[in-house]
Amino acid sequence: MTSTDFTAAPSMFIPAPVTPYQGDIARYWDREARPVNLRLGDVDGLYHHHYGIGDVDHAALGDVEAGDYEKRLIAELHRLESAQAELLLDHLGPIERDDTLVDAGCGRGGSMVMAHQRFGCTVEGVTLSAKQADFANGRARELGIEDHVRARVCNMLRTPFETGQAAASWNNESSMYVDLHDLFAEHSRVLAVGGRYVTITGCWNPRYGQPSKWVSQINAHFECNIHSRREYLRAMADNRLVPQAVIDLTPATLPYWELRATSSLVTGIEEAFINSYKDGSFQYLLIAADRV
Ligand SMILES: C[S@@+](CC[C@H](N)C(=O)[O-])C[C@H]1O[C@@H](n2cnc3c(N)ncnc32)[C@H](O)[C@@H]1O
Ligand SMILES: CC(C)=CCC/C(C)=C/COP(=O)(O)OP(=O)(O)O
Ligand SMILES: [Mg+2]
Repeated sequence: MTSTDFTAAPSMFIPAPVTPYQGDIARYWDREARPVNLRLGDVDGLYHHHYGIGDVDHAALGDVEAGDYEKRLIAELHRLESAQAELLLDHLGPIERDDTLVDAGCGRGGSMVMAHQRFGCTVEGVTLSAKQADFANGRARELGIEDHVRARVCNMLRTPFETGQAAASWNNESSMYVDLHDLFAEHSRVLAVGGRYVTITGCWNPRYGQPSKWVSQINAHFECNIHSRREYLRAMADNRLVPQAVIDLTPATLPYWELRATSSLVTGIEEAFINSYKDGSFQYLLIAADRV
């Protein structure tokens, strides 16, 4: 497969971003075309904007001197990123074919496609970026699943979904762009009572004291605002979301970063992730919560 340009396909509707900051974020993702994302997505057509988890398969990687090593390295990084999305889906609970799931901050839609392929259900995604929404909808059309997988240009804090419509919803590395109280209020509204919310996110560790210089560097790199672990738990408690699992994925994501740091696709942010995970100032966390 090759990277596909879906700019010809119009997104469903394009409302103006609500704040100047959201306008910046929309532009950021409209312009994003990093090889570390597109070349990994080209491996099997699942395009992710999140990081990987799990041990590196050194047998699959093979000899560094081999001619096809770079290709194998890209496939391995992509496998680890898809494993991350599989873990998120594992925590959604039992999902039926006639259920609707909401992907808040859906990027190019890789997780949405995986969710539909696993559960056969409808998946509604929102992103601020028209380019991303068009890309995700183009992929859904290519796969013939456009009647079940749809991305819209929309603010995740004010979605068009009906109250109680979703059996489950998630944020996969997209909650660092919004106020958590506003975010969880919207998930809580959209989720059915008994529904499941899952996030995988990077958060700063209150035990470190304040965001470290590495965390500040990650914020500047992505124009985001990483929250603390405490802030997640408080904002959930304030919005009828009761955590059922809190999993520290930091040890599981380090092999991905250490492998990525050796590749030709480095972006310059690898050192900040590795150092902040190692000095304990930053954690990669999965939180699964029930809407009560
Ligand atoms: C790092 S990407 C993650 C994409 C996707 N969840 C994945 O795992 O591939 C962050 C995403 O959050 C979206 N985003 C940030 N702020 C948003 C907002 N207020 N409303 C909707 N989407 C937002 C961006 O447009 C982008 O698609
Ligand atoms: C865990 C944290 C703090 C994530 C910040 C949000 C973010 C930009 C995720 C990865 O996107 P990407 O896949 O586009 O980034 P990259 O180009 O670095 O792979
Ligand atoms: Mg990436």
